Amino acid sequence: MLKVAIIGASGYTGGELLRFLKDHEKVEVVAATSRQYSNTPVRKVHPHLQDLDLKFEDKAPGDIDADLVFTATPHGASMNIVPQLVETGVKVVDLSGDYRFDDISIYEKWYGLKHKKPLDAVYGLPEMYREEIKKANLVANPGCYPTGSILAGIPLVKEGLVDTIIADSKSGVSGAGIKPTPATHYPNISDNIVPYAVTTHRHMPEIQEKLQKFGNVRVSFTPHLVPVIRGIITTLHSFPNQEVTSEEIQQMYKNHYQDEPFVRVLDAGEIPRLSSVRGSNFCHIGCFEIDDNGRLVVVSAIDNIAKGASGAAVANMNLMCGFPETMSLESCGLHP
Ligand SMILES: NC(=O)C1=CN([C@@H]2O[C@H](COP(=O)(O)OP(=O)(O)OC[C@H]3O[C@@H](n4cnc5c(N)ncnc54)[C@H](OP(=O)(O)O)[C@@H]3O)[C@@H](O)[C@H]2O)C=CC1
Ligand SMILES: CC(=O)N[C@@H](CCC(=O)OP(=O)(O)O)C(=O)O
Repeated sequence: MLKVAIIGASGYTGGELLRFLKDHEKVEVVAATSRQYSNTPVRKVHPHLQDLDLKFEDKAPGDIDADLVFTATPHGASMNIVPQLVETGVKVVDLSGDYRFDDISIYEKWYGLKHKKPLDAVYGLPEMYREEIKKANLVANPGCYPTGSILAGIPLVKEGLVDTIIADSKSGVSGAGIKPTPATHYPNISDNIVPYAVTTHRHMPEIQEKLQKFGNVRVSFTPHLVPVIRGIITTLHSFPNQEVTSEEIQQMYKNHYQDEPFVRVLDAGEIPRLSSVRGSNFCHIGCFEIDDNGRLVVVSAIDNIAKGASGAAVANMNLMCGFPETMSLESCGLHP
């Protein structure tokens, strides 16, 4: 059995990692760390995990005996933890933004932080870097908004059909993590929709850096907080530089993603729904409508904590450790 530990296990992505790993045939979770809940049973914080016989421990990275560690910690914190783990030869999947950028100056500008220890990492989007992930010791798991936007954008950029993409995303509140804030306080978010970081969100440069691997493209990105718990809908607008039909675009997406285990391309005109992917590691991509001005609209749906974080992290672990990529991730969403 592969010995796995989770640092930051008391948070939302930590709980979701535990949910996915609970029934994984090849994995034993040997440690789940938390500073505030040390010695508390995991089920007291994650009440859906009643059968998990595990207590949180407040363990330093150096005291963890595992083959692979997930760091489900905030950006800025991961960079203090990951290097110690990597130095001891442990495989690491980091869920934060600390190791996602090729260009560290972009990270420092958009995160407003000085990076303490840049390391070589593979960007953990299997649809882009599956072969590299298989050989990696450190995988930087993608951000939630970037996962939905990049997957919706790749075929268009790769085929050279667009030079600008506008990603308009709506996220459930769990994307903001377990700690309450004024933005996530019930009277502020319930019955409301709130655009935020309208032109300044740190996921814009992540989306752009990764899409630019496929061709020259300029990205605009605006996130919105919506009163749902899980899920991200991304509406991607672009103006293709040649005349295309909805059906041709849909076929192009179908061809591109035909062998991908976690991407489902819907029929032209069919709109992806949050409920269809909730709790699952799937990304649904659909719509493909074109208006009279030549604007193409592609829509993607993911669960931010699953495909947007912990599901992707488990897929990355599977790839890094030679297990089938889909192991313990095959369940579909929860509609309605
Ligand atoms: N929520 C989401 O949808 C997504 C989140 N992510 C990223 O995943 C990471 C985790 O997110 P999420 O689970 O939502 O966050 P949460 O805030 O829910 O949980 C993070 C946990 O990390 C622990 N922690 C916080 N600071 C430190 C520190 N300095 N050292 C060690 N442990 C620390 C805390 O546990 P304790 O205080 O008990 O030690 C906390 O419960 C973040 O980097 C986030 O940006 C990525 C994609 C999607
Ligand atoms: C709804 C909400 O607040 N979402 C978070 C994104 C969570 C995430 O994936 O961010 P990282 O890049 O830090 O991992 C935000 O906008 O900050």
